[in-house]
Amino acid sequence: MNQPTTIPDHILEPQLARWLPERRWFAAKGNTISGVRILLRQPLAGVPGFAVDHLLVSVDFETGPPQVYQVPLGFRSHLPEDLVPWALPAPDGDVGSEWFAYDGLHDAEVIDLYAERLASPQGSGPIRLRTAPGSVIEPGLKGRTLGAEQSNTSVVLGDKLLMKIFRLVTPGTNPDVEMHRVLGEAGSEYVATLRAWIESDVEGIETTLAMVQDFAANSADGWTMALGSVRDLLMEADLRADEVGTDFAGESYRMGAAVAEVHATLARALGTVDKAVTSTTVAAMLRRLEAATEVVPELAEVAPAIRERYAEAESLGSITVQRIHGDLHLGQVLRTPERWLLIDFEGEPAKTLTERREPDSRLRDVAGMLRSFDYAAHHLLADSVTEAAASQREFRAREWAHRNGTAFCEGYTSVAGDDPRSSSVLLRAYELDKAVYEVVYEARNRPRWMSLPLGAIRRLTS
Ligand SMILES: Nc1ncnc2c1ncn2[C@@H]1O[C@H](COP(=O)(O)OP(=O)(O)O)[C@@H](O)[C@H]1O
Ligand SMILES: O=P(O)(O)O[C@H]1O[C@H](CO)[C@@H](O[C@H]2O[C@H](CO)[C@@H](O)[C@H](O)[C@H]2O)[C@H](O)[C@H]1O
Repeated sequence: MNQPTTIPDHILEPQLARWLPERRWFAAKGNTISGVRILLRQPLAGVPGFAVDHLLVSVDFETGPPQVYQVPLGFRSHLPEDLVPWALPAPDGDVGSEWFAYDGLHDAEVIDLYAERLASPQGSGPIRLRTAPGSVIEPGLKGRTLGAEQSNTSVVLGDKLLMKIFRLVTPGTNPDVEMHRVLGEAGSEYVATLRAWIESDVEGIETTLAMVQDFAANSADGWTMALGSVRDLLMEADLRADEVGTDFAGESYRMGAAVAEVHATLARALGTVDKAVTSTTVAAMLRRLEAATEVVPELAEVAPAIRERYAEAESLGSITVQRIHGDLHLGQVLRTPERWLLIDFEGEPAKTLTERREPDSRLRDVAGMLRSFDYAAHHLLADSVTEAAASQREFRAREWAHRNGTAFCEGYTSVAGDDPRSSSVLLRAYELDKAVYEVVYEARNRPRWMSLPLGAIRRLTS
């Protein structure tokens, strides 16, 4: 065991227990922490007044299984103002510590250390760097952490590479690395090139901690672009979606084609299989609905109508499944000057690794994107001033979502041959399943937005 030169484990652990639940990437919101144990504490630097330790911590809960989180921590004897928002709370009681601990991924000096390690990997140690064949990581790249804290934390290095540090660590290979490798090796143009990944043993299993891929400079994510279009539309509610300056349908069409290309490449590389729709698909949807209703009681009112839709899907018999993206939405596509790229193949963070790696219908991804068009269209409506204005804006929002969903499906069909809308019963079941997931996601992360998926469930079941 390495002897910490800064805050000892037994003092740091309760500090982490109070700090973790407030992190955007903490996936167990709503669960009460009963204890935090440091599993790995790997020192990366230590000079007077400044130290960096890479931590893996196991978090125990009053109910439910423990989780492992990755926390690169910086320690400073004087904390600069810009790091204050990232600081851990002070230790319990008067322990006389001279150190402030903080999230190291928001400190340029700490990021430099990680960049250095990537460019000159050490041969041994508990944390291992794997470089993709033919990839060389150049030294001296300066890093910046991406503003939006999401499920994980991403750092741009020299505007050339993007290093994503997984926060919730599930023992095993992360599907993001796995899928980027498969698609890259198959020559897909629709994903960023994987350059390296970092592993360690967690619970005796080789586990992905981080991945490094090419950074798509000059790109914009689909969510930001779509919102620009919706904002213009809602400003002038008398104009139709095809009449405003920033009509998005052309982009939605190209996005649909890109998703179909990725699906086709995955099917060629990893195969497809037919399975009964009842055995796992609908059963899993029902289980999820039940669990979600316990978290968000408002779902009880719409649950019978949702079950009816699932029963219709169950009568379909057999469906074709394959590896898919698994958590596709507008925030998971990037528009480069050349094309749409799909990012973040990690799957839904709330699922187990086994569930995320399970083959599923391509329609799950299509449904994810349709839900996202619905989100983009509706989330700006919250502060409509009058009822009349609200209903006109609601009409325009639905029109926008329909126009872009249609264009997406047409683009998809142009590559796949099959139109996803011709499997409307299954598609709707997937849309509902996603909306149920979203209700729980929003309840835990953005309660103000819970009405978005709840409204969609009402529309999809009416
Ligand atoms: N290859 C890339 N090039 C440029 N930006 C990227 C790339 N991959 C991801 N991003 C940006 O980083 C953000 C986080 O990436 P993502 O993989 O979605 O992380 P998370 O798992 O935290 O949701 C995305 O919203 C996107 O804007
Ligand atoms: O962090 P991830 O990208 O893995 O995905 C999670 O967070 C998403 C929100 O950032 C969430 O997506 C939901 O909100 C989006 C708008 O912010 C919307 O476009 C999506 O349709 C909606 O599902 C995603 O579900 C969650 O897994």
